[in-house]
Amino acid sequence: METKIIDGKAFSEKLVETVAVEASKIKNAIGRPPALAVVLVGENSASKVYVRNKIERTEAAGMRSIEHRLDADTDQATLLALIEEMNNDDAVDGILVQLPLPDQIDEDAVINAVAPEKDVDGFHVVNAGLLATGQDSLVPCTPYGCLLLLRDQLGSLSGLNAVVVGRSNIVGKPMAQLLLKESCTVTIAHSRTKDLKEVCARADILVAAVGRAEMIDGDYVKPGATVIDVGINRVAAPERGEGKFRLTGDVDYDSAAAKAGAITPVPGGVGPMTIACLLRNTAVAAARRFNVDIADI
Ligand SMILES: Nc1nc(=O)c2c([nH]1)NC[C@@H]1CN(c3ccc(C(=O)N[C@@H](CCC(=O)O)C(=O)O)cc3)C=[N+]21
Repeated sequence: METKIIDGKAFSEKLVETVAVEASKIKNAIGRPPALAVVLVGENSASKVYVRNKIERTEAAGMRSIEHRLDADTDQATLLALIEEMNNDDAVDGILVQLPLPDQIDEDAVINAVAPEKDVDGFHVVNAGLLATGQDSLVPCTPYGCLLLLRDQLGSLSGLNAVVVGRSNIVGKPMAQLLLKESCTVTIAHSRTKDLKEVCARADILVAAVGRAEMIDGDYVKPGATVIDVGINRVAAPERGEGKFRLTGDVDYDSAAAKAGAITPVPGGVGPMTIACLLRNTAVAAARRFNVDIADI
């Protein structure tokens, strides 16, 4: 059987178009487009790609993009003061503080300082709790993007065995909550899981979010399974020349694709969906704050 390569880039472009339609409804209702603020503390190469793509896409969706760049040695009080200012600024609908933060800053304190209704990452304890109890919340972008791809690929997910490898607050845990809500039988596996290969090889849906380049190979994949690769790792690519890098996932693509029914590539899979869902969340946050009726997106 032919393996379907799930085109997250194409799907994300359609989603951004849908978001743009809703963003223009919001603009008509409140007199300005939805606005998304991103805070960067220090520089790292992964964030550069992310922020560049985010700015481009936000504008493509007809929304306003705001960037705050702070020095790597910024103290926590300064960052919290900026967040407070944006919480109180009616012209800001979504706030994203890029992670990881430098060591002098307590990440949980920062995440929980963002007003939950502007928390477009969905990381605030209130949004995590709302998701876990099945109430309306802002849902973390990467897991939501994965869910949209899975629904598009499989239709109903009800009753399927889903294994999420990785237990982070950013991906693993919210991904498991979303799959549970779809009536999957969900296992959260991680680096200490006994017989990880066998556990994974029972999965109809396998989500890899371990943060280890190409760890999940074909031996972990049940024939015909749908494999979602959340990893984005930069690895050396000497075949491209000295000092060159390439992006690769947590899945060993060739061996996994040989067994999977469908699989997301890296790049061009989950990554672009994350950004599209960030825009989606910004539109949803703006609509909820100002009571504008928009379509379910
Ligand atoms: N608070 C917070 N929220 C985040 O969502 C967050 C974060 N911090 N810190 C950094 C990571 C990283 N991240 C990416 C999202 C999309 C691509 C993406 O679009 N990748 C393209 C590759 C693009 C290219 O190579 O040009 C792809 O996979 O096809 C990459 C990385 C979000 N993050």
